[in-house]
Amino acid sequence: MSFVSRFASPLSALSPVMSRRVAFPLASQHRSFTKMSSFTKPPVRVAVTGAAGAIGYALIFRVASGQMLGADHPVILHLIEVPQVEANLKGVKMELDDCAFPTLKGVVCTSDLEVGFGDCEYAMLVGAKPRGPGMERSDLLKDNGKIFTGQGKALSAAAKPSCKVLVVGNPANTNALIAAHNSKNIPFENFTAMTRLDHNRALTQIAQKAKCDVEDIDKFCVWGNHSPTMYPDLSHATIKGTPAKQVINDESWIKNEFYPTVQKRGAAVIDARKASSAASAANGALEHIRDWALGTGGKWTSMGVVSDDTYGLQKGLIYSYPVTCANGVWTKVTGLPVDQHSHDMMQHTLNELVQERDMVKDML
Ligand SMILES: NC(=O)C1=CN([C@@H]2O[C@H](COP(=O)(O)OP(=O)(O)OC[C@H]3O[C@@H](n4cnc5c(N)ncnc54)[C@H](O)[C@@H]3O)[C@@H](O)[C@H]2O)C=CC1
Ligand SMILES: O=C([O-])CC(=O)C(=O)O
Repeated sequence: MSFVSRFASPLSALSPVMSRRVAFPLASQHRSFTKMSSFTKPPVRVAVTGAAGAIGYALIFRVASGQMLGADHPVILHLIEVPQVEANLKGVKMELDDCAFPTLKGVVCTSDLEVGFGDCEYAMLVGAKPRGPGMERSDLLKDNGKIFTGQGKALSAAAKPSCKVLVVGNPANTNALIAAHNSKNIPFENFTAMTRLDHNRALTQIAQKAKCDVEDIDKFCVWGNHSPTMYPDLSHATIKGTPAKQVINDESWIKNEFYPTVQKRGAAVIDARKASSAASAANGALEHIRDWALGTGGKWTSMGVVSDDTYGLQKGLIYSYPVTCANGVWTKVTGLPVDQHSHDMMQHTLNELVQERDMVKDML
């Protein structure tokens, strides 16, 4: 079952997949066509899985309002849920309608993956089981991993070949690896995992310790897995141009407070909130895609992207690196000096990703 409304595009603009599978309520198009006139850019299709879940609900209104791709860029949202929850999307769509966002040119609600990913230029793969207290994210691999084989295949069949994919569902890095392997028509480089939430968490910890603003911090990054083995690396970071370690001047804080606070922040939120991070995760997802699409202006951010053998790492995993983005392309920051401590931290998180990959070999 699928329902579609406020379509801005003429039917002829849709791929055969979309036009084959989706029924179009023509009467609902009138308002969208009227609104189209104020935009020069054509609407872009953005798919969000798990759209009725906690992160999905915190994310889609912001995407619809233009906070992700810009107030000048209209979007058509493709909301994807499991069949049992698909009916709830009707209520979500009603609320989206009730916001009257000028940038929102259509909403597709579906549990059919090929309809959901049809002609999409961005896919935000949020839908998956969250962990509960006492679990590690990798405990979710068995249940969640299989979601991403089907979603990889459906993306390959139905999305634009240039589709940019962000995996949020945990364990995000290895789920992104599974999706990338199952999606032959979309380049591996287009599959990314979210470590932006970890990056943002770290920025606030640093700013609070150094009594500076988050925007005073440059060249901070998170390496590796979105898990407690991640390496929040201060060794290249600066605060208003001065090395961050010099400003902080407290090695014990870095190792004994900063690292564990960032590495275990997800669990701390679960303990406090009795549910995993949702609004901050949605914010991280939005900023990940926003920066990938619109650029970082030379600033570093952290993204889980396909690994290579630089920095003594192994090829072919989804590993978080420092990146800059421009013209819709992410680029790893290369040539950084890596001291023994950083090397050990980077290898430790790499080893965990190798183990996770080995656990899902049959899905790759
Ligand atoms: N990478 C990161 O930094 C973070 C990742 N997460 C992860 O994000 C995921 C979602 O978290 P929440 O939204 O809080 O969970 P939630 O349980 O509130 O919502 C998940 C939604 O996904 C839907 N869903 C499940 N399987 C699906 C499928 N195959 N296709 C489409 N929809 C599907 C469910 O019906 C549900 O509505 C979890 O795996 C969580 O661990 C959460 C926070 C941060
Ligand atoms: O910890 C969790 O399970 C949710 C998550 O990934 C995070 O908040 O970083």
